Amino acid sequence: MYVNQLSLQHYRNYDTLSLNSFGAVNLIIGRNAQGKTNLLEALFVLALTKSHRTGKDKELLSFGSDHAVVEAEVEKKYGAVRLELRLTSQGKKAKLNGLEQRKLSDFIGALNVVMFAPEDLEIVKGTPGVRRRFLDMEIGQVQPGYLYHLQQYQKILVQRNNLLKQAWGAGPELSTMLEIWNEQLAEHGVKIIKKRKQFIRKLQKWAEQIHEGITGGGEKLKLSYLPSFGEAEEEDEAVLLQQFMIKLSQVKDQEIRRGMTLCGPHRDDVSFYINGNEAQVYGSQGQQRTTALSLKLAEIELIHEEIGEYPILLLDDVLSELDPYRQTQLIETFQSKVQTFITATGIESINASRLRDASIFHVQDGQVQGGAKE
Ligand SMILES: Nc1ncnc2c1ncn2[C@@H]1O[C@H](COP(=O)(O)OP(=O)(O)OP(=O)(O)O)[C@@H](O)[C@H]1O
Repeated sequence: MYVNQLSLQHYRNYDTLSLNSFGAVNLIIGRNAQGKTNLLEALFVLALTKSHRTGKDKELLSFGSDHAVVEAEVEKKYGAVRLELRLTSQGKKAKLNGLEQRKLSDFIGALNVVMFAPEDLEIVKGTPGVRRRFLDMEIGQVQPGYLYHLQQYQKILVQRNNLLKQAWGAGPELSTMLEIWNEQLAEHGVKIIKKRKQFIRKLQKWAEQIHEGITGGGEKLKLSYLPSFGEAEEEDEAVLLQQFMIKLSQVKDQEIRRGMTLCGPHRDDVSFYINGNEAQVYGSQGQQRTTALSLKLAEIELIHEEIGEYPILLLDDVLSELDPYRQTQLIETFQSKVQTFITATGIESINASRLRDASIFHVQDGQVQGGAKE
């Protein structure tokens, strides 16, 4: 897919902006704090209806504004699609080709993006919550049904936790209530677990190959799903359901004591191994960064495999962090098949000579100039 045109209204430090001279590679150049990331973020928000760097939509509205609009025309295999997302402090509304979508999950996936930003290092280094968010965002993008189960699961989890908090010393009616919640929790929970395991299995195939390429064959990357019950390889829904119910009955007393749900996909994690050693514990900063990069590049191939089209790639401030060999590997990987948006503080910090058909945009204080091919 290919973004032909992008307009912003009252989005962060952009009052109004309309750009339409995008190329296959787009370099967004500017000093710090001028609005480069904001531009990539707007594309990310249009794809996923959420920012990659804040959970608070209000922060996306320009200071003093009560709404923001992001619009784009995206060329896809079967024709052009117009996307519009309107954000207000009360909520958001999405339109596809002028038609308002009843559910945001019907809108997510019209534009697919893969973003690689400095904070992605946290996927390897950070807490399990960061890795679960990574899985949820990426799976949700290609399988909107996943988001439905995730939302239902989260709602049930809150209610079940509330019940557990009041449960200490309660009578037999508690067990009946808990059993009802258990069934609902497990019903949606196993769908999430199954999709995550499938995603990890498919991502592994691409990530291993890409990581080997980036490291000149020196490193073997392995991904492993760490479930809070059962075997990592088990993907059969009926088996997972049974295991989940058994685990819930095993931890019941402990859950009542602690007032929280102790097993399920909200407690799962993923581990990354380089040549058999856990990257989070033993990996150098460079190895962890390369692992995150391999995962992101693998995602590009996975999305292509799932939907038959390449997503757009957003590289925020990361090219200059890579050594020239890794930069070249990265550029060669996306060049000619993936439309790419790259931010940098200066053109000299990136290996621009490797880039073909690049459009250059200069950003200063929420104003954008350029778009000429160089
Ligand atoms: N809601 C908002 N309304 C208006 N301006 C905002 C809002 N949120 C952030 N900004 C402004 O946007 C600018 C930061 O933009 P951005 O994060 O895109 O920087 P950048 O050009 O990517 O810089 P760097 O190279 O440092 O990463 C800051 O000047 C900040 O004050």
